[in-house]
Amino acid sequence: MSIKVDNLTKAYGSQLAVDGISFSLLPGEIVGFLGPNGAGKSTTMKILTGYLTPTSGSARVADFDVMSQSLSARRAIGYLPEHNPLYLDMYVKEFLLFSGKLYGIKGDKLKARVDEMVSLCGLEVEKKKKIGQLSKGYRQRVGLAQSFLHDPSVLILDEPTTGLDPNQIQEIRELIRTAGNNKTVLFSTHIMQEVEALCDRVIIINKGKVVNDSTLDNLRQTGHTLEETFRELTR
Ligand SMILES: Nc1ncnc2c1ncn2[C@@H]1O[C@H](COP(=O)(O)OP(=O)(O)OP(=O)(O)O)[C@@H](O)[C@H]1O
Repeated sequence: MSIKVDNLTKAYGSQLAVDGISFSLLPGEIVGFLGPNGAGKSTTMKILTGYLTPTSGSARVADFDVMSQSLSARRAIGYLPEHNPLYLDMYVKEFLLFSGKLYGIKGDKLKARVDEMVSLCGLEVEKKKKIGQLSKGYRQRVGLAQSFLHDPSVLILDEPTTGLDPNQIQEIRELIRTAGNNKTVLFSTHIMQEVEALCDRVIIINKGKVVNDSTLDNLRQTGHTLEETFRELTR
């Protein structure tokens, strides 16, 4: 399994944000992670990527336990957090070179990898700008380039297309499809068409619990659209 979550819970004080969820992703699967605002998607992703510790339960990424083998798990993960925090005063290439060094990539290999990511993510024309001067869509590309740099086997992308115009959404989607080829991808979104365009499978959570985990083919056979299913299960 590329991702395996077992009976995971996370409490913030008395609030159970994640309430005993279990799911797994096979290598190469692209899975949409849906749920209404506050359902627990980001919290789950933060646990998978080692930013938060769970209250109970376990999670494994690339067969590494995210708690006891955190470093190995994190090496296998490319993570785009919600709101995509970046160093706005850094130049695009400077930031990617800096990020690559943090991943332990060095010398000519680092330069080649950064150039490859600049090209893959369509950053060629903007690469000499400061990140703070970029549009939201281009900042998103920088965040994605950073998450792909160390060639991780698992991508965890928290709302990668939120706030982008329709053209940018299409381009970022294409990028996820290209870069996600042969990778396991778990991404959250509120855009149903995005899931239909990109995913093999969808996991819907509501109030911290998994309320649906099925392939899109199976969902279609129910005769309901994804949106209808979502609304029915998350009311
Ligand atoms: N640091 C925190 N302290 C206290 N409560 C938190 C914290 N982070 C998240 N929560 C709460 O946990 C619940 C789940 O939040 P989370 O961000 O995981 O939801 P989400 O599904 O990602 O939502 P959205 O779609 O709005 O991004 C929410 O009620 C939220 O207010």
